[in-house]
Amino acid sequence: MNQHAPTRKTFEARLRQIGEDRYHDKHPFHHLLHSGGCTPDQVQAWVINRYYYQSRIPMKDAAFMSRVSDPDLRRAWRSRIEDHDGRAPGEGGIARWLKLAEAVGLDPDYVASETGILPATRFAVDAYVRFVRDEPLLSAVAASLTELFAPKIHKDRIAGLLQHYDFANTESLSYFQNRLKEAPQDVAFGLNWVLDHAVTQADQNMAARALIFKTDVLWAQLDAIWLAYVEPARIPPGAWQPGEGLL
Ligand SMILES: O=C(O)c1cc(C(=O)O)c2c(n1)C(=O)C(=O)c1cc(C(=O)O)[nH]c1-2
Repeated sequence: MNQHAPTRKTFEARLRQIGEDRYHDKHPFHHLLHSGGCTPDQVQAWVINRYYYQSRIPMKDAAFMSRVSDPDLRRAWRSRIEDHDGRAPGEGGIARWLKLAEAVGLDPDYVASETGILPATRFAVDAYVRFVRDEPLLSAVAASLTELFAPKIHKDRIAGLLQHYDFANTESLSYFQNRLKEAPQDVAFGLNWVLDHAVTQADQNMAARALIFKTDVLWAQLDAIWLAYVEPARIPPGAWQPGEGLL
């Protein structure tokens, strides 16, 4: 049997196809949000739940770095933590997300308290952090490659929110504007690293499976929001109720 892995180019195309087929830009909740169809409650539910994802990203990057023995790889990775945490209080992606929370009428302290996060959001996000902590480094880096597809959704989101919602302006959307600058350099590094290290067919399969897992993590979060707050609007016990945590 021929054990030669397909070329770099074919493998990259395989990874990109996973985004074409499964990235969460195709989820109906994003269509609703970006086209102005969300109620203020639904926007707030999204901001509250998505905060949990944002808050765990630097934790998963710290978990990743704790496993890396190569100083070059750690040096390349560490800016991801600073992108989210900033270098001082009030800076960085998490602070920018809380500005968005405020703009949509939520008390940022309430959002940061992580009260009312949907159980399925928690399960999905925690699974991502554990995956990055426990799986081979190649899988951990490959899972971050959904960011290959993020700039397009961030651009669509900025345009859609600006067009349809009063809360949207340069300040409230600064999180997404900043990601447009940060994500491309992270993902260019991550993609090259995966292409360099996925040498065998088995490696390539493992990396592709990791990327699929990550698309599932993202999709599951939006399914959770849809079921709780859109249709059938069945809010699980303990989860955020519209009207809670307002400014
Ligand atoms: O708005 C989005 O659709 C979106 C998606 C993703 C992603 O694809 O995982 C990330 C982000 N945003 C993001 O802002 C971000 O900082 C980020 C970090 C990571 C990661 O896996 O390390 N993904 C994402």
